[in-house]
Amino acid sequence: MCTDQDTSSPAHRCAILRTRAGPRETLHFDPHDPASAAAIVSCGGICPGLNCVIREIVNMLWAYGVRRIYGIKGGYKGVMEPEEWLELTPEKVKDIHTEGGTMLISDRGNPPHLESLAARDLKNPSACLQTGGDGTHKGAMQTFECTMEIDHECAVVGVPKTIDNDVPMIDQTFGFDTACTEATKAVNSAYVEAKGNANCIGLVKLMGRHCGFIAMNAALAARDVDVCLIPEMDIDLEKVLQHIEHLMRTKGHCVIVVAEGCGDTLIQSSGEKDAGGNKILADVGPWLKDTITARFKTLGLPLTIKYIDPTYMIRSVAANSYDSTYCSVLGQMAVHGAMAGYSGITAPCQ
Ligand SMILES: Nc1ncnc2c1ncn2[C@@H]1O[C@H](COP(=O)(O)OP(=O)(O)OP(=O)(O)O)[C@@H](O)[C@H]1O
Ligand SMILES: O=P(O)(O)OC[C@H]1O[C@](O)(CO)[C@@H](O)[C@@H]1O
Repeated sequence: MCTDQDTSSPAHRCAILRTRAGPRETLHFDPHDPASAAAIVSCGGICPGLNCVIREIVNMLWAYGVRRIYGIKGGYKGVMEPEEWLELTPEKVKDIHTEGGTMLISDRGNPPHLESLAARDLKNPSACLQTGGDGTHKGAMQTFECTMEIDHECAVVGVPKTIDNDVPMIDQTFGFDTACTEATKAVNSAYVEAKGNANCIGLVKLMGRHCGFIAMNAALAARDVDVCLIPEMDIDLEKVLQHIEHLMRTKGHCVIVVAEGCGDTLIQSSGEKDAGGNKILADVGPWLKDTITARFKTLGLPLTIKYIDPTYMIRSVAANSYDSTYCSVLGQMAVHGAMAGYSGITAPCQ
C-alpha cells in the first residue's frame, strides 16, 4: 500500500493506493552496487513474529545481492547512533525466528527527523525498513516526507505490526494469532480456577490499548466466558455487577475477561503519556477485582476472585506457525517494494 503523492489537492494527500505486492521485473536499486545498503528498525511494543520479519528481510535482501544490511538497535532513537548499528547476515539471524521479542531491541521516542536522516547518512542506506504500529508508521511517513523535501534517495518501507490488531485496512496484523492462542490458555486457566474453587470468579485482563480484539477472540475461543468487557462497548457498570451477582447466585462461579483499553473507558487514566506519546492507561484489572469484591461484601455474599494478568507472558512468546509464515511473506514483500524503489509504503501480505 502506498500513499498518493499527488499534492495538488488535500483529498489526494490522504488517498491510499493499493498496489499488488511482489517482485518487480525492474529494480530501482542495483543490489550489486557495493554502495547498496539497507537498514531495519523495529519500534513500539514487542510482538510475536518480530524476529521472523527481521530474519526474512535480511534473507531476502541477501538473496537480491545486498551485502550491507544494518539492524538499528533501540527503535527510532537508535537511528541516531549509527556506530551501534548491527551488521546483519543470514548467518547472524538464522535462529532468531524461534525466539520471542526482537533482536533489535524496541524502544519508544522520537529524534527530530532531519537530524535522524543526517545520522542515517553515515551508513547511507538506500532502503529503510521500519516495523511497527500506527506510531511507527506516522514516524516513517515523516521520514519519507523529509526524504522528498530534501531530495534524499532512500526507500522508506513500513511493515505493519501490532499485537492489538487495530491497524485499519489490514485484516490481521502479525502476532495477533499467536496472542489469541496464548490468551485463550489464560482464559481456560481462569475457568478451571473458577470451577474448582468455592464461590469463585476467574478474572483475566488481556492486552488491547484501545481495542478488544484479543479479549473478544480469546473469549470466543475459550467458550466459557460469561462476561467480556472491551473498550468499544458502552458499558453500564451497574448492569454488569448485577449480572455477575446473578451468575454467582445461580451457578456459583463465573469467568470475566476485560480488555486493557477499558482502563480508558470504564475508568479514566491520569492522562500521563509514555515516550511514544501513548496515554498510560489506568490498570482496569485490579480496579475491577476491587469493585466486584466491594459489591459482594456489601451484599454479604461469599466470594474469591482469582485474577490473572498474562500480558507480558503472551507478548513475549515466539510466533506460532501461522504468524511465522505470515511474517515471512510480509518481510519478503517489504523488500520487493523497497528494491523496486517504492517509498512511503507499508507492506501488505500480497
Ligand atoms: N505521531 C507520531 N509521529 C511521529 N512518530 C511517532 C508518532 N507517534 C509515535 N511515534 C514514534 O513511533 C515509535 C513507535 O510508537 P508507539 O510507541 O506508539 O508504537 P507503535 O508503532 O504504535 O506500536 P505498538 O502500538 O504496537 O506498540 C516511537 O518511537 C514513537 O516516538
Ligand atoms: O508495556 P508497554 O511496553 O508500554 O506496552 C504496552 C502496550 O503495547 C501493546 O502491547 C501494543 O500496542 C498494547 O497492547 C499495550 O498497551
